[in-house]
Amino acid sequence: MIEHATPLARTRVKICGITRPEDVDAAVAAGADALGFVLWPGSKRAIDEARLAQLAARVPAFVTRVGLFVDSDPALVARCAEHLDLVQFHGEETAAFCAASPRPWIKALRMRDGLDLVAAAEAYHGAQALLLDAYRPGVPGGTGETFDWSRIPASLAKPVILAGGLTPANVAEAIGTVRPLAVDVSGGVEARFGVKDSARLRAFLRAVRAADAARAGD
Ligand SMILES: O=C(O)c1ccccc1NCC(=O)[C@H](O)[C@H](O)COP(=O)(O)O
Repeated sequence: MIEHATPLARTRVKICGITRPEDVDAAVAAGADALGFVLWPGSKRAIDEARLAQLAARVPAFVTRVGLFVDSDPALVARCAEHLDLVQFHGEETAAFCAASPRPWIKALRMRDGLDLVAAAEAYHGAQALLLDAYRPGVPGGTGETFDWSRIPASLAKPVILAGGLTPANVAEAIGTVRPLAVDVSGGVEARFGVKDSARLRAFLRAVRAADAARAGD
């Protein structure tokens, strides 16, 4: 369980892999704090710049628009940044590369064997948070797989966004075990790749709120 300098009022929720206007609306209506747009063309959830502009314009104030990149050309990041509040680097980007981001940024780390999270948190000291995701060789993200949450140290220099295989059924346990700043989900709230399911979105948000309520009663 992570120690936070400031007690968290509630767990933030990021819904990733949004590709359709109706899914922007459904995620916002369900109570999402952040929406993720995949700008890496290799993903089955990828959108292009024109689509990003269209979707980002639908997002109301106080919901964070996150653009996800995998070892992308900085020129693409810069063009997309006009429509984004936060950049998510989900590849093998160095700390120096991330530091040149045109927007505040988070770094995704895939939990491969031997990853030293304490060292990574120091290396990526400019990050707003670390997004911890499952590791599957050759697949940069969106695997739908969990990892061993007990590998996350209690004390880390950066807030944690927990990702990887979260669903309405397991997110409460994940929050109780890790107590992250935020949880991130893609496949667990989908009907199929890139198409969110509004009932699953609502169920996911309900499960997060129930976990927060249980924690407040601790
Ligand atoms: O979602 C993708 O297709 C993707 C592709 C390449 C890099 C990252 C990708 N997704 C990143 C996310 O933030 C996902 O929400 C995260 O990997 C968790 O996905 P899931 O296990 O499906 O909930």
